[in-house]
Amino acid sequence: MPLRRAFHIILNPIAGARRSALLNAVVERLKKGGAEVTVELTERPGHATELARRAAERGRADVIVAAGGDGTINEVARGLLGQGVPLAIIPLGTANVLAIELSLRPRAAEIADMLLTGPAHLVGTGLVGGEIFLLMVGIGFDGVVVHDINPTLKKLSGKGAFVWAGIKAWAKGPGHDIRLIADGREKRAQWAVVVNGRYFAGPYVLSREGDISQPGLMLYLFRNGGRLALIRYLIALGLGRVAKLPDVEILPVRQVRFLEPEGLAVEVDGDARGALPQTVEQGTRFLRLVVPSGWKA
Ligand SMILES: Nc1ncnc2c1ncn2[C@@H]1O[C@H](COP(=O)(O)OP(=O)(O)OP(=O)(O)O)[C@@H](O)[C@H]1O
Repeated sequence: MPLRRAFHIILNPIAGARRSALLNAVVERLKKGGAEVTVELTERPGHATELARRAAERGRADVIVAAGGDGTINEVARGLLGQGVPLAIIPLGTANVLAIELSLRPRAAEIADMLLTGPAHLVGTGLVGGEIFLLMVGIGFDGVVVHDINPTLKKLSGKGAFVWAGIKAWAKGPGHDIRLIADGREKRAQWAVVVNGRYFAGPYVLSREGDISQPGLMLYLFRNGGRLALIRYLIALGLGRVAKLPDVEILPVRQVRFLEPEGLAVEVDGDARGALPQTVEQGTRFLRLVVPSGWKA
């Protein structure tokens, strides 16, 4: 069982719930356990990647910890790929999908135990536009929602900002006539999601067979673009029954080229990230991720 001593935490001070009490309680427990803890704050989007790379190169930490939401974790992971030091998380975001994948609850004792003694697993990654992702890439409805989030509303109401942006995207018409090539086969859909693990947008099971510890991406193609169809999709997602819907095509994929409509919004690991055209593919590199002891996907 590893016993880690030196922790370098990269903290996004504006992430979601800004649970500073949780962060402080985790740091306190680490220090009580005899660990040395340094905390560095991000100053802008993308900064966590630079900070993580530099911290890994300095070589003083046994683990680099991303404290924030899934977007911050994604940025830290990008800085650590190919470096020996593992990544761990303190989930402080709005949705915290990776924490849900790891069955990690927002409890200081659980998080501190994981950081001190949790094993480091190799986790498969995906690539989007040449950059890694850990959880999902959404094209169409969720991309539009994430791009439309009002930062002030997000600060005030967290998930409420997503609900409001979702209602607006639904009212405008959620269909997007997407044309894509999945492993050489041309397909069409109104909404598309590529998922690396099991969960989507929170504790909602999209891919029942999804396993973040194994390489492999699943493509979900939602074929109907109507408002009622979207409600049906979201209810099925809430119940973990998307796979039962006759108008959703699900296939394992190695590479998907999303071609049209040009300019359609893309979200990656819960953050706005550009627009179509975009290529999503199976990554060839693995990330060393600290997981709770006894965790099994
Ligand atoms: N100091 C900063 N100022 C402004 N933006 C930042 C800063 N540090 C990081 N960011 C950006 O904040 C965005 C949101 O962060 P993050 O995803 O961690 O939180 P969240 O959106 O609340 O959580 P979740 O993804 O779990 O919903 C990221 O895209 C990141 O690039």
